[in-house]
Amino acid sequence: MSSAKAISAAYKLARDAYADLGIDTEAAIKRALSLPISLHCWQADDVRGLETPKPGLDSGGIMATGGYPGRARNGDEMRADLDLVLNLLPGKQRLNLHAFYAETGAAHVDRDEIEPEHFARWLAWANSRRVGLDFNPTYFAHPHATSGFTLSHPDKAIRKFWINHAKASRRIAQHFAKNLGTPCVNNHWVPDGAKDAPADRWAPRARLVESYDAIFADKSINRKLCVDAVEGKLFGLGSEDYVVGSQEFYSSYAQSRDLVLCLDLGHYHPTESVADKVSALMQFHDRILLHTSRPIRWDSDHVVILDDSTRNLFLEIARGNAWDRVFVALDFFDASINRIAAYVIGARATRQAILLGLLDPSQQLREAETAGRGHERLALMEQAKALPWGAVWDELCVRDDVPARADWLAAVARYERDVLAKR
Ligand SMILES: C[C@H](O)[C@H](O)[C@@H](O)C(=O)CO
Ligand SMILES: [Mn+2]
Repeated sequence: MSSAKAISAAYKLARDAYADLGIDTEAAIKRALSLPISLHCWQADDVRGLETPKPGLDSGGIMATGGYPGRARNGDEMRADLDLVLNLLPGKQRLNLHAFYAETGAAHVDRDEIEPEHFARWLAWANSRRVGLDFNPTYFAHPHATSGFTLSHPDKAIRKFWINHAKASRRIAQHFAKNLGTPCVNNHWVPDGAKDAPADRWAPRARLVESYDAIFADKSINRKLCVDAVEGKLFGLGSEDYVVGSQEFYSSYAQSRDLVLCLDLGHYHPTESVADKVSALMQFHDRILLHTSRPIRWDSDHVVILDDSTRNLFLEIARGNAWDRVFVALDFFDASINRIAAYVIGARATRQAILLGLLDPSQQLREAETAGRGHERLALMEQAKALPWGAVWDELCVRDDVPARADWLAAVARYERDVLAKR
């Protein structure tokens, strides 16, 4: 166990080291704790959903791999797991629900008919834990998604089904926002695309625009309560050649319709830098939603770690002082390791990257660059990596009354023995 005394002593040294560079660690800790991170509910059950009957994930788009024991099998188990996760994380969290986590009991309620009442148990849980809710229509794992097309489907009736699902999702998001007193980000991602070169890349994109326009035309939705976001990608499982909702599609669509654009760290070519995109896109987009994820060779949704792409992403947010213009959400699903630990590792790494952004000596770097001292800029950037940020992080954990360092592992081991192993 790490002693609070040792952490405090190390923090004082770190605080002084940062102060020498004009960085206020107290302010950084405060801000890093206050930025909400939306925890994705789907890590708890390997993206299976709670519908009656269970849909399975065979319609393409995404997939969790691995068979580690202890997967949550129902809403109560998911919420119990999330309770432990919340206890082990510093800072403010939200919960990000997908529509197919509706709890409808024995009744089958199709996606176009879901209502706020089907999420009553999630809402009660969020209320009692004082966490905000975010939402996502689920356009995958459904018989109407097996062809690889949903909102851009050539069949009008199938498009209509998904349009109605999206409209229902917006009503539910608005209901959450009203009840919890905090806006609900409702993120739209469709798996639409083709495995191999389609003859017509135009018509599905035209249909996707038409479908979204029908969805967002619903004037009963207050856009301040239901904050719609749209998420593109370069390729997916079963859409290796053609993704209808590509980056260019959604960037233009979001900007022209005043929606939030979602950037997922796993959705680009491995050599593309999402961090670099931020300052370009945010010249035109007011707000963006960031999905932290970790692609290994492809969109593999590995657990987020403090790697260069996560660090650089939040460095860019810091350097552009864009903290008030971003929503942060996790998006990974690894079924090969303890799922509670997966949450804790990924959420902590994301918040560590936020803290690192806040501890960046941005001003000195800019001054050196402006003065033409490129060598000094580079040297300071390198030096910043060696600053004692870990001591600031430990202090942040102590202040928020959660285990510092890897001390949380003991609670995960206990829960695995007492709860997960019995599932
Ligand atoms: C389950 C999520 O909606 C999904 O992961 C989406 O955000 C995505 O990134 C799909 O590749
Ligand atoms: Mn995503």
